[in-house]
Amino acid sequence: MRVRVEDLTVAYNGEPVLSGVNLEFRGPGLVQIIGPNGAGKTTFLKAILGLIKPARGRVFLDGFEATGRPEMVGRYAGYVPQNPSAPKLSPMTVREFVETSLRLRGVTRARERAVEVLHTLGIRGEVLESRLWELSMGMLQRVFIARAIAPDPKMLVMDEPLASVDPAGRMEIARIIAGLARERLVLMTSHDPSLLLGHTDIIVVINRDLIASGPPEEVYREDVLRRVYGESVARGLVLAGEGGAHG
Ligand SMILES: Nc1ncnc2c1ncn2[C@@H]1O[C@H](COP(=O)(O)OP(=O)(O)OP(=O)(O)O)[C@@H](O)[C@H]1O
Repeated sequence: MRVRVEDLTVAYNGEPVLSGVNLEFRGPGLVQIIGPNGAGKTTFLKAILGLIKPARGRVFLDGFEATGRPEMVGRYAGYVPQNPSAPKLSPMTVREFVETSLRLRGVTRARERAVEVLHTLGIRGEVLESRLWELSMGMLQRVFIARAIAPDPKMLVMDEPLASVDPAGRMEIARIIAGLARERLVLMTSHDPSLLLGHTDIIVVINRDLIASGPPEEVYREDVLRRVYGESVARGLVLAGEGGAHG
């Protein structure tokens, strides 16, 4: 799987949020996109997913133009949005949630496939028939990952999958992400890349512009991170990374 972004420029109400970003990723592997609040990380993911039409520039998936074409991107990518939440009154069970999304895609044996993919993420037994609103944030995040990978996409795009999850849940989700990235291209945003640093192929640092991109050993360094986070935060991130890189 290959993603190529050329001169990507996105503006909201005429105000540029991303300017002239050029990048290329190849999967399988894990790409972590980092940058401070408001840097444009979510915007970048949404532009790749065709959910935002850029003011300028193009997105190619395996050589095919996908700019602003979510229906085409849907064939390549599964998406886990930031802070997935269960609609408060949704009567759907975990199994139905994944199954329904497969049925909408015309997948046959949707029920069996839903149960199978939920099993691979450690969700089985009674939890399959729990209502979405009964789940912890960590479990809900896993269910959304299951829904995203159920059609077996070549690419998985996740917006801050480790946020809002307690430390034990975060370790579990990090382990799942590392496994998924062995088989497909995984793009994720993060405020704390340390937990998955040892499994990360490419770190992208953005702050409205592309600041740096490359393997962690080239990019996840104090001199690079200082340019967007300031000195003390950059040092803290690198130290945390040294702790997490072997995890
Ligand atoms: N639909 C929108 N309309 C107008 N402005 C928007 C819209 N979506 C995002 N923005 C603005 O664009 C900028 C980048 O937002 P974005 O959500 O991409 O950043 P981010 O790096 O993901 O931030 P965070 O780390 O806080 O999630 C922010 O200033 C945000 O307020």
